[in-house]
Amino acid sequence: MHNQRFADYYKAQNIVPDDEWDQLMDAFRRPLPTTFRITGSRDIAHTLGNTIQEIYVPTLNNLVFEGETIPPPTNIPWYPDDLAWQFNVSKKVLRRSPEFKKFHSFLVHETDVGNISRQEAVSMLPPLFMDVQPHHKVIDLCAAPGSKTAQLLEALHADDTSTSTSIPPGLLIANDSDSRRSHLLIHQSARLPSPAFMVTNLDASIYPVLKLPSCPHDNRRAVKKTSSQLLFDRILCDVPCSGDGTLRKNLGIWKRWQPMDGNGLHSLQTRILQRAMRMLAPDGRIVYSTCSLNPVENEAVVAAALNSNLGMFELVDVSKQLPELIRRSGLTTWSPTIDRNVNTSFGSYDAYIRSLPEDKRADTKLLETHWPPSNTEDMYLERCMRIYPHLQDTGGFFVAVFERKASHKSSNLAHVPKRVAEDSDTASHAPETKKVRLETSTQIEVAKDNIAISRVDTDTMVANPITTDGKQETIEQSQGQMTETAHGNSTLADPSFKEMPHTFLQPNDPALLTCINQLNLAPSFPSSTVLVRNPAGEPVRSFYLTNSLVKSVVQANDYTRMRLMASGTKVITKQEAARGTDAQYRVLGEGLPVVLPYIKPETIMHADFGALKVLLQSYYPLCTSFVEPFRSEMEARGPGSHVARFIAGMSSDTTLSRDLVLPLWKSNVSVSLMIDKKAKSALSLRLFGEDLTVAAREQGRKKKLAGPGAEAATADEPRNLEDDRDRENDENSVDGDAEFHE
Ligand SMILES: C[S@@+](CC[C@H](N)C(=O)[O-])C[C@H]1O[C@@H](n2cnc3c(N)ncnc32)[C@H](O)[C@@H]1O
Repeated sequence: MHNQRFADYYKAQNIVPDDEWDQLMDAFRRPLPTTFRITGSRDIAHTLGNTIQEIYVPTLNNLVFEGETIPPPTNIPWYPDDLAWQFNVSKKVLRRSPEFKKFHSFLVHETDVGNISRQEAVSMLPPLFMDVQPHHKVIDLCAAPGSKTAQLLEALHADDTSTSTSIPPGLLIANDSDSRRSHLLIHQSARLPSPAFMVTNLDASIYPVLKLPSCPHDNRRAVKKTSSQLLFDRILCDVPCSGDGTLRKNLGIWKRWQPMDGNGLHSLQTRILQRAMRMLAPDGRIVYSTCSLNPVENEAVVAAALNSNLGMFELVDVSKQLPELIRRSGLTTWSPTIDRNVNTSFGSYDAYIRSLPEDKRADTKLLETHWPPSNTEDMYLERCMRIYPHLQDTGGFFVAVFERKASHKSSNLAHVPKRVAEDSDTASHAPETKKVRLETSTQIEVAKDNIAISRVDTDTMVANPITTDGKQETIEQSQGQMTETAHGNSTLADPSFKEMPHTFLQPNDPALLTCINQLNLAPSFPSSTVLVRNPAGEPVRSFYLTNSLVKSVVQANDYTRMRLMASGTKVITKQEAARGTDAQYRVLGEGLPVVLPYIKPETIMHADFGALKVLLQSYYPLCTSFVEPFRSEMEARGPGSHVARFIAGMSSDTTLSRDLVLPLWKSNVSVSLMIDKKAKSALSLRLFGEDLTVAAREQGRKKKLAGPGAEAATADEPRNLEDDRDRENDENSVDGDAEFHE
């Protein structure tokens, strides 16, 4: 494992002192520990953390395997509340040690149901520096496959309890320019269903201005008739990068790495960060991160973005945050290479340009911003964080945190003199002005559709929140447009976008009223924020729930221009009934925590562990299989959707530390637990120490029939972690967070 160019390039950058170089390279050659994070609301997370600490760690402590002492899993010291873990054992140990096999099986099942996320330790860092609160408007600009999005969503949902999801007042937009990967975001987020969540599929460097009605809930005519730009309190730019910080697990990088990789990404990275700066609320915060060591993708991007908004933003000193995290300061000088041979001899862009024949100068792909600017000392680049593998046995990573300077915080930039905006846009340091112009023209295009553009000049469009004074657009007109948008505008901004529109139902929609009645939902159920996914707004099958802010954003913006893939979370579905009988609505398993606070308490049945065991052990147990009083209660209920609360406590074979609320479906004589197979297995394993489910028994039977050779293919067997890594390399982000198994 050696790449001479890598060594030459990074030695030239002085990323570590000479006497640390060998330690750095040795660390890069060692396998990366397996790391994971306990997800979900604090309550569940702590229960699971205790299970690991009190049940698994003692069995893995002082483990000797083939004469060697195996280290047990340990907490990642800097991660808050002991919710992140790491262990470093070989495949052989994982396969053959019964104790580790059991631990791995537990991890696989909990990952399947979303309680655990396998994530590289360093990849957990950026969200921790964002300090997201439930009321924040947050955007994750390069979000797929979504491990950091999940952390942001958890922070937005800090008020959730173990059984019910809060409806935070803020929102999180997860965006990715790759549509296949955007679908991953929807899939991932199903693990933490949120009415405050949206997914878009856009190029972050030209992310359009999103409009927000100033008074979304007030329809009075007298209310000020304005609309404003949606500005974000927190923005994550976890940009595409060369990914050489992931060398420890993406072993192919050793062979393919070449020094120009980062040069080619610098411009896109800078434009994404610049775009984020334009979208930031006055008191907001941006976190910029890469899993690359290359200063051209890191400090050079930070410097270029600061210079293109001269004097408006500053790097935040976060050295006191996460005190146990060992980090190095950002570089204040670096030497870009001009070719594959690691020629870093040009001290400045000017010197490089002068070295080229005159007729070749226009062809160069290198920009002035690849080099350190002359004003680096004013930027405090040392406030950026560099994480190296030898410091605490992780991958390599880079994080920078930005806020507006105090002098630019108090207003919404409306007071920024126009001259400053012009200067900053045309600053000599700005990379690729052609692309910046593209950004501007896109925004104007958005504005043309949304507001009267004639009186908005390009500078204010870019730098300021959009406002109209009502003379040119009345609130009724604006709402007219919203309704049209919500019901599938015939003049779509991007007709090539094939996703279904997001159409809000009227609270008195007959189907919605039937559903509320059938499910016995309280009057407080937020029926005004229920949407369906079809152009006509027909309540055909599934109901999604959003919060009011998401509703405002959906209604105020053309969904095709936003390339809006998802908004809110699916909570209820219609179960077609036999001819002549009414369709039945049922709460989805993943939607139950969201709907639970609105289900009238008297509707919820109380049940015990015995009933739960029966429900896990067969698909459709007869009502007569249960003991009293659950049996009579179940028999007395009509067919359809029901909810059972399994009360915390102890039985002879298990302990439930917190109440568990689960959806049931009753047909005439039998009952079924309405959660998927994987969730059932995880629950069974967590509660009863073994997988009692039908699926597991069937799998066991098949395994027996197939003979001993088939063993390795069963779901409960520890997978080959090498295979996991291969998959990560192929499918996931360059910083490669992944499942424990496929
Ligand atoms: C480093 S990965 C992000 C990893 C992600 N934040 C996570 O933690 O799971 C970079 C992502 O940026 C996306 N991307 C690339 N160019 C983009 C662009 N111009 N706009 C938005 N996303 C982009 C890629 O598809 C990729 O998913």
